Amino acid sequence: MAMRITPSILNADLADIANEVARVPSSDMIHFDVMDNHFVPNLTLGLPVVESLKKHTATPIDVHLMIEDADTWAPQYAELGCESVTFHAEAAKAPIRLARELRRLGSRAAMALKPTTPIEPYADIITEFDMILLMTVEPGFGGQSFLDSVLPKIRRTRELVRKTGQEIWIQVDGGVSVDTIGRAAEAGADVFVAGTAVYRAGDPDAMVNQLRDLAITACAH
Ligand SMILES: O=C(CO)[C@@H](O)[C@H](O)COP(=O)(O)O
Ligand SMILES: [Fe+2]
Repeated sequence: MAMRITPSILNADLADIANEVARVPSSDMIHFDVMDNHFVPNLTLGLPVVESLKKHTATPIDVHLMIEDADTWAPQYAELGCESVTFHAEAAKAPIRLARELRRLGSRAAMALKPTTPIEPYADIITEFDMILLMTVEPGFGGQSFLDSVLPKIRRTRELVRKTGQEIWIQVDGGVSVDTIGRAAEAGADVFVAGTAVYRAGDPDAMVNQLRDLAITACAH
């Protein structure tokens, strides 16, 4: 199974995003956290910044929308050419219609679940998605501790994905580091967001490669 690393720019120098992205050329995608101060108690960046960043990087952009009105806003990120657009199950009014709209616009469609939101109610619709994001912290802030309580849900989601026979990525986001990535990979995750671990490292690009190697090793066991 391929293992993908997507650094979160939330922990980078937000006044210098294009250069911060250029510091991690080994990344498979760049994770862009959009927060609206309603769905989560924090406010970050939005469409105009993504639009500008797109002109500075060829690395695929993995947008994580932590916003209330996902049905209205998510398609606009796909229209900008974002390769992957993730909305929260807790925020979307019509997740199936929204996923189909994102795919129609040429983006990968992804749905995120907070740590205490179960996967089982979505079991019959996971084939509508290219990726399921299982939050391993409460969304809203970088630098929090990885929640081991999410590991059983990662295992259950991997089993559901296996039964579909389709390639649906399982992403984890929050507290992913050299100490925790192995547990997440062993449980079945294959896409790893890392903010603090990458951007607080002395050599962020070396950290991207180290994290990927650790995930590959853990998955092989
Ligand atoms: O979506 C979020 C937080 O809500 C994440 O993408 C964080 O930005 C990841 O940061 P670390 O936990 O890796 O520091
Ligand atoms: Fe995120």
